[in-house]
Amino acid sequence: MALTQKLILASGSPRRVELLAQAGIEPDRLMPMDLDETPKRAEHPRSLAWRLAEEKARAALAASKGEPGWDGAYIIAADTVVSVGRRILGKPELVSDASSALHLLSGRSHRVYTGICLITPTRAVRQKVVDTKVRFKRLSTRDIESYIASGQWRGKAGGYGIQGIAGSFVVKLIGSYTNVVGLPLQETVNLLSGEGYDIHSRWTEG
Ligand SMILES: Cc1cn([C@H]2C[C@H](O)[C@@H](COP(=O)(O)OP(=O)(O)OP(=O)(O)O)O2)c(=O)[nH]c1=O
Repeated sequence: MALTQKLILASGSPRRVELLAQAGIEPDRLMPMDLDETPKRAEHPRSLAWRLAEEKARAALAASKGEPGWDGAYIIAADTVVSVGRRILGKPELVSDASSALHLLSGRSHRVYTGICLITPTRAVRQKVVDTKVRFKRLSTRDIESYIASGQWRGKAGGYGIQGIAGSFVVKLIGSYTNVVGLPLQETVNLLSGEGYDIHSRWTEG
């Protein structure tokens, strides 16, 4: 009975699929939502993560509306934002932007905010933002150049992926590690369970 519940992950991020799989959850459908992720003027990083997660989830709701079999599905979306103070780093596309981001992160602390938004089968909207404080060691010019050459910064907020080489830059991390990778697992599982999604039946052997 419980496993007739359907879950839509409104994301195109392979990291989010892997993180959910780690928690024993396999979405029934992936719906990447292509939105304008430009921050509003003076928008706080926390507000941006909150807003974009909600926009992604609502866009998936609108896109799946009326489709047979998907009307009562759970919909989950997330957005990860990296900031140094109030400065939002974005997802660099150019080498020059990735290099500036890494120079900025070098030898200091920054914050990673991930907004999660869950739309329930009754269409209630549940949201939260989780933040993690991360401190990088001082990066040498060689560190930055070689990291840029690895390509691991592409498509990632703040121009780095903690799950790869950049994990070796981390001096200190306070909060959720999975939040930095793109989806805070404890909070996501809590949100889903709290809304009646049967997590435990998915934790089977094999
Ligand atoms: C900081 C950091 C970010 N990231 C990734 C997670 C997210 O995929 C990305 C942040 O961009 P997002 O806009 O949150 O997500 P996305 O565009 O990749 O995917 P979608 O909107 O379809 O869900 O950065 C890492 O993989 N590792 C890290 O250490």
